[in-house]
Amino acid sequence: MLHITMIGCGAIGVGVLELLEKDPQLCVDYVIASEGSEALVRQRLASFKQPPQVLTALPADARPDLLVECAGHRAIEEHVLPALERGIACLIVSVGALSEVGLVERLEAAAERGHTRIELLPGAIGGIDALSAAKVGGLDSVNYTGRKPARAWKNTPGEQACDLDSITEATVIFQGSAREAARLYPKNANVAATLSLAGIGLDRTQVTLIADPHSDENVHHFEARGAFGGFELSLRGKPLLANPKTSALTVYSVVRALGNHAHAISI
Ligand SMILES: NC(=O)C1=CN([C@@H]2O[C@H](COP(=O)(O)OP(=O)(O)OC[C@H]3O[C@@H](n4cnc5c(N)ncnc54)[C@H](O)[C@@H]3O)[C@@H](O)[C@H]2O)C=CC1
Ligand SMILES: O=C([O-])CC(=O)C(=O)O
Repeated sequence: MLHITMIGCGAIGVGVLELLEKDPQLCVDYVIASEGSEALVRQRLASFKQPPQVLTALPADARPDLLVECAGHRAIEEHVLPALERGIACLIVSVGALSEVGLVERLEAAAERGHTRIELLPGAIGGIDALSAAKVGGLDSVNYTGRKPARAWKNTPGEQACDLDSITEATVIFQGSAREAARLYPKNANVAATLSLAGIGLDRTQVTLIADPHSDENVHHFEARGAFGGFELSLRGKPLLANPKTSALTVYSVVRALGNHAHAISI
């Protein structure tokens, strides 16, 4: 059995825990919540048969097989870097955080010192295997468009780009590099950052973000060209009820990755 610690227990975390209840090879022993939210998280987990222990930091003597981050950018600094130093392998879902200058290098250095590894999860997007394989032969361009329901852009700079409550047609709210997208839209730019890290980097990956009042889906579309040829992928993700910014596929991506660590065959 694989012993897991989960950082964050919001829309993704709860969805993952629900699915993991069915897998006897995976056990989440600890959930690390942010300071002051422990009671709320325990309440969220009240209906679970064997709820994990809710803490605000990993105990000094805990040695989980894996730590999975489902929390947000701050949690990378707070929990992932120290865990790597302690030799704990980490899976990261808030990949957009890695657009902060120097963070990739710090994660690499911490993992090397701890003799362990970091895995960046594909989350809401697919085709990362093909894109990073294509990179080996050389990529010329990667263009990404993220289209979400207007409400998914609430509390983002999208509110300054248009009136999200009254637009009647799909409206471009951002065009630029993936680096700029990740800076301005940290909670919505994980896909752009993931594509960049697998492909041609944050400065050369071109991003368009669209608020669509007629859509109920988070649509991720990208086109890649290079020595391998070309491919494009369109993924129409259903948002999670608990958080419309997040696609349900992200939950399944975490469950798949954890299963791949525990099961005899990984795919
Ligand atoms: N790679 C991808 O494709 C995707 C990545 N994400 C990222 O996943 C993260 C979580 O998403 P959701 O579950 O939808 O968000 P959410 O807001 O529903 O839940 C996040 C939970 O983490 C907790 N949290 C925040 N900072 C923390 C910290 N430092 N330590 C412990 N707990 C902390 C919050 O209190 C909250 O309960 C977000 O950062 C989001 O950007 C989301 C969707 C797709
Ligand atoms: O669709 C999602 O779940 C999240 C998303 O767009 C992103 O963070 O890039």
